[in-house]
Amino acid sequence: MITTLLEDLARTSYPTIGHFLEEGFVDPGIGSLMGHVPGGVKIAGPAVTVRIADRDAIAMNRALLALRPGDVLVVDMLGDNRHAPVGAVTAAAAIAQGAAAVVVDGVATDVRELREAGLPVFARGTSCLTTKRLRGAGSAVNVPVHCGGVQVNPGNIVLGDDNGLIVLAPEAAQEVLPRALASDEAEPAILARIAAGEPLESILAL
Ligand SMILES: O=C([O-])CC(=O)C(=O)O
Ligand SMILES: [Mg+2]
Repeated sequence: MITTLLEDLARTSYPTIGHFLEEGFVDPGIGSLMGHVPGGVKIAGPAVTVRIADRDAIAMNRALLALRPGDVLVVDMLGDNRHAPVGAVTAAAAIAQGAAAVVVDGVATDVRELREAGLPVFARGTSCLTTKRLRGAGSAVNVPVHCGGVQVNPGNIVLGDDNGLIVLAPEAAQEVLPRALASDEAEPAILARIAAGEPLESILAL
């Protein structure tokens, strides 16, 4: 059921979802770090969440152990945009668990290795300063977190591409899906009419 929903969502153009909803859109300061990828970056998966307090790298390790194939790891750094919790080693472990992507409300590191590894990582930027092998009292795995102004509950669906990220409850994703697919289906005809030189007055809503 969830697999079919994810596959169907991945067939939509994610910006089309933005025609229909106002909630769930992650701050555009968080974007793909993958650079130019042929065909672009596109991910869809259920969220595993981690809240990281006080530069705590141990919490990230616990979150990595909670990942199952297809999951998207969503990391809330509680506003810390200096310490990177994700880099070459973290990405390799996430890939070993079969993760679909990592999203950080914060920064990441080892950007060249991340690109080589091919796991889509979304973040606010990069840093050489990383988290440390210590425990933060406020860290927690699979709790509701905040990512780019959006509350993310474990199991919420995370959609991401080169345009940005959307987080939806499965029910909300299911509801918007037919409208997004229908809109995507209608768009080529509109583009063809514009390309054919038809007067815009007859095409655009005024
Ligand atoms: O240790 C960290 O905080 C991040 C890192 O460099 C890695 O995952 O390789
Ligand atoms: Mg590293």
